[in-house]
Amino acid sequence: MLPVTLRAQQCSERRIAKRGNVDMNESTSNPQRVIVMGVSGCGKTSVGERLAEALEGRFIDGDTYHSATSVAKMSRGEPLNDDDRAGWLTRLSELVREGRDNRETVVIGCSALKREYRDLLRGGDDALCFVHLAGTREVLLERLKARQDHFFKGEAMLDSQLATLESPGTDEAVTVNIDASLDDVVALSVQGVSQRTRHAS
Ligand SMILES: Nc1ncnc2c1ncn2[C@@H]1O[C@H](COP(=O)(O)OP(=O)(O)OP(=O)(O)O)[C@@H](O)[C@H]1O
Ligand SMILES: O=C(O)[C@H](O)[C@@H](O)[C@H](O)[C@H](O)CO
Repeated sequence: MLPVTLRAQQCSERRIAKRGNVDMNESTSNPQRVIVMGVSGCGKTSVGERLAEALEGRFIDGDTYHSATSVAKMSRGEPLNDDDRAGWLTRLSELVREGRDNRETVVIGCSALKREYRDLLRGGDDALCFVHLAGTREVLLERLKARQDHFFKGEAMLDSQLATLESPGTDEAVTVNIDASLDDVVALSVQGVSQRTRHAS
């Protein structure tokens, strides 16, 4: 049996294998809260799940916290507005806070389109790290069209989200271009989060 301190140290070392052509040998020793953000179809769920795995944390799909009214609205192809998103963002910021208080690594997929939404989420943890998955309308539409069985409907909703999006600058987020393989997008996200965490500490 290893001494407790040594076991704890080993647990906190996150060794990540090389994936695609990006070296993922990053190690992060502190639990952290991460939001994977961007418009519909950018890959929040696909990338978020893999990022959480790489950081040895838990993934939460923010979409599962929308109210039934919001889901029904989106199913009819109607975009959400600030009022529709307010309660949802508050709930997600509570999950961020719980993760911080429990010293847990939590990765949440959430569109977080406006700065004021991100401010609300940061209320749960001022060290909250955002990874913005950014892509052209063309790539996004291609991905949405290829996807089945999802409540998101139509180009109009994508256009509304693109119009609403206030792209975060480097002060707020790590931005990763989604026009690459999933492996590479995940690897760049891991690298971005690790670098940001190192700079913040
Ligand atoms: N880098 C990638 N290369 C190819 N396909 C991808 C990539 N990333 C995601 N996809 C695919 O694109 C589609 C959209 O991804 P995903 O559902 O993860 O997006 P999302 O941001 O969670 O969407 P939403 O906000 O609408 O729930 C999925 O079918 C997914 O498999
Ligand atoms: O802020 C929003 O308008 C919503 O979060 C959307 O991004 C949905 O979750 C997504 O469109 C589902 O596909």
